Formats: sequence, C-alpha cells, structure tokens
Amino acid sequence: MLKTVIVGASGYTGAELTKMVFLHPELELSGLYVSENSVDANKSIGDLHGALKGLVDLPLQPLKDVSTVAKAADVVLLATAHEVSHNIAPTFLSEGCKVFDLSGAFRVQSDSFYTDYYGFEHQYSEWLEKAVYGLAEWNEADIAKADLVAVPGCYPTASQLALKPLLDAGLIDTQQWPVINAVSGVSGAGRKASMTNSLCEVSLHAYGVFTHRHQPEISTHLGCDVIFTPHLGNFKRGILATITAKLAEGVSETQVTEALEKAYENKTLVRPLGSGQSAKLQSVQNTGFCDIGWSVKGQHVILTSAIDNLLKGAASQAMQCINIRFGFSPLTAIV
Ligand SMILES: NC(=O)C1=CN([C@@H]2O[C@H](COP(=O)(O)OP(=O)(O)OC[C@H]3O[C@@H](n4cnc5c(N)ncnc54)[C@H](OP(=O)(O)O)[C@@H]3O)[C@@H](O)[C@H]2O)C=CC1
Ligand SMILES: CC(=O)N[C@@H](CCC(=O)OP(=O)(O)O)C(=O)O
Repeated sequence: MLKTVIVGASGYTGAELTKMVFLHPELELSGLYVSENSVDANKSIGDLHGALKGLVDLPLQPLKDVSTVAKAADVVLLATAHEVSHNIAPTFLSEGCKVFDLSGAFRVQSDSFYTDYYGFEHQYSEWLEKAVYGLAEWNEADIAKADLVAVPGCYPTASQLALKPLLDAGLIDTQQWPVINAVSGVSGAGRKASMTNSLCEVSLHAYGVFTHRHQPEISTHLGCDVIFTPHLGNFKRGILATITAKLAEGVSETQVTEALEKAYENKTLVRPLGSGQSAKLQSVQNTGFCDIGWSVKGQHVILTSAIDNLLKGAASQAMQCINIRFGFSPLTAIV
C-alpha cells in the first residue's frame, strides 16, 4: 500500500480525492492537510463534507512542517492554490515523494508564463522542466515515469480532448484559430465564499476575455493558437465547451468521426458520442467521463465537450495519472 497524503483536503477537489483514495485498494490514506492557520484545522473531514461521514473521519491537520510530512509519504496530492503548490511541491519531491499537483504551478514550461498569467515568479525551473503534463489519455508514456505530474486545468481538459484528435490527424485549418466558448459551474472557483462565486449572485456571463490563463495552457499543449472565452453559469458543477473550427480543404464528416473514434477506441473515460450528437452536462456530472459530440457543415466543425470540472477536470484525472504511474488498472477508484 502506498502512503498517500492530500494537501488541501477540505476543498472541493480535495474532498473528491479523499473519497477516491479511500476507495483505492492500493493506496492508504495517511494524512489530510489544510493550511497552518486554517479555520478548519483539526475538524473531521466528514463534518465538512457530509458525503464522507462514516467513511473517512480523519482530521484535517494543519500543515506545519512539510519535510516531516514528506518523509512519511509515498504519494502526495496537492489540491492547493497555484502558489501554495509551487512553494511546497519541491520539498515533497526532494524527499522522494511522487507528486500529483492539481494546480497550474507546473503546467507550462516557461518562466514568463507565471509572471504574465499567475502573478508570481517561478522559482523552480528545474522542476518545471521535469514536470509531466497529465492529460491522461494522451501522455501515458511520460506519466508512467514521472516524479511530478501537473494535472491539466478543467477548461484545458475539456478543450484539448475534443480538439487534439483532429489536430493530430491534420484535419484542422489552423490558419483560422479554433474558437472555444466554455461554461463552468461555480465549484470551478473553489470552496471559499466570494461574491463572484456565490450561486445567488452568478448569472451567465463571460469572464477573463482574452486574458484567462487557460488560453496559453491550451495553445501550448495543442501546439495551435486558439481563442478561448470562459463563462460562469449558475449551476454547481460541470463544464460544457462548444468549439468551432475550420476544417482543412476537402476534409469530410467521416474523417472527423474516424479521427475521434480512433483516438478514444480503448479509452473508456472519453466517450465520442457520434456525429450530430451534442454532449451534455447531465451525463457527466459526478463522473470521470468526458463526452464529445460533433457536427460538420461545409468546411466547419462544431464540437461539444462535457466534463465534471472537479473530477475529469481535476481529481479523477489525477487518479488516472496515479493509476498510470504505478501500473494499477486504469479505472481503479474512478468507475
Ligand atoms: N475547482 C475546480 O474545478 C478545479 C480546481 N483546480 C485546481 O485545484 C486546486 C484546488 O482547487 P479547489 O479544490 O477548487 O480549491 P478550494 O479552494 O476548494 O480548496 C483549497 C484547499 O487548499 C487549502 N489550503 C489553502 N492554503 C493552504 C496552504 N498554505 N497549505 C495547505 N493547504 C492550504 C484550503 O484549506 P484552508 O484554506 O482552510 O487552509 C483548502 O483545503 C487549485 O489549484 C485549483 O486551481 C483544477 C481544476 C479544476
Ligand atoms: C469557474 C472558475 O472560476 N474556474 C476557474 C478554473 C478552475 C481550474 O481549472 O483550475 P486551474 O486554476 O487549476 O487551472 C477559473 O476560471 O479560474
């Protein structure tokens, strides 16, 4: 059994991770942590997240000495804000832990990206270079050898899973940048209350127009410029991305269908729905699936991609990466 620690366990993705680690036959939940001065320190996680009550009643321990926690752990899941992950991941790594980071702290291998989009200067270029991007269906070989996995963001997961098969097959005319409009539920903003993510205050609106940090994350990993506009919707969880792209000259609907079906033929967690179908949130909420639908008219394709932001967009994708890294059966603790 691998001793597994979750930092940021009281948050939305932390609670999802806690449940999956509890269910995993090869992982032992050895510690749940929050910040040193957290208002939730020493509370039982089951008292904060009722769904866990009676299953996992471990206390949320204040994270004081990272080195000591690291020495007693094999696997570390960081469900913490970007800068927190950036600050503590290197200590876990230097103690030999395998680290799976849900934040954006190690996703894009460029120092200036962090000053431009995250507001802090990256201090750990060597770890940034070694980090493996955890887009599970596409990066298995590297994930299987990684010490540090940077689990992709939620919008980047939904967007890339739909576009990548078509780009890799050369079916997109990249002179016209694919346009991604995506709507997320408010749990995407985390558990801490604020006016911008209060369910009663949220209407349906775009945000981060031309400035959201997921635009460069998507472009970098796809190797193709995109226009990305996120929207916030007044529902709890899920992301629906609607993507419009221009097809290369002469590409048919059949080629689009074949590329998507071939890419995911042995990948249970990504479900190509078929031509003329639209992905919908209801089918993926509270699951680790990504559903993809598409339609072609003339030289354009419209793809729809739906995921649960907390699961496929974060915690269950992290669990896929753990399963790949340690050679466990791919769906363990997910389905
Ligand atoms: N929500 C989503 O849909 C997605 C989130 N992510 C990323 O995953 C990470 C976690 O997100 P989410 O679960 O939504 O966040 P939450 O805000 O819900 O939870 C954050 C957690 O981190 C803890 N924390 C804060 N500061 C520290 C610290 N210094 N040391 C240890 N623990 C700390 C918080 O507890 P306390 O403050 O009480 O200490 C809490 O447990 C973020 O990086 C986010 O960007 C990625 C994809 C999707
Ligand atoms: C609705 C909402 O606020 N969503 C978050 C994205 C959550 C996510 O994917 O997290 P990373 O920050 O780890 O990339 C946002 O737009 O900032």
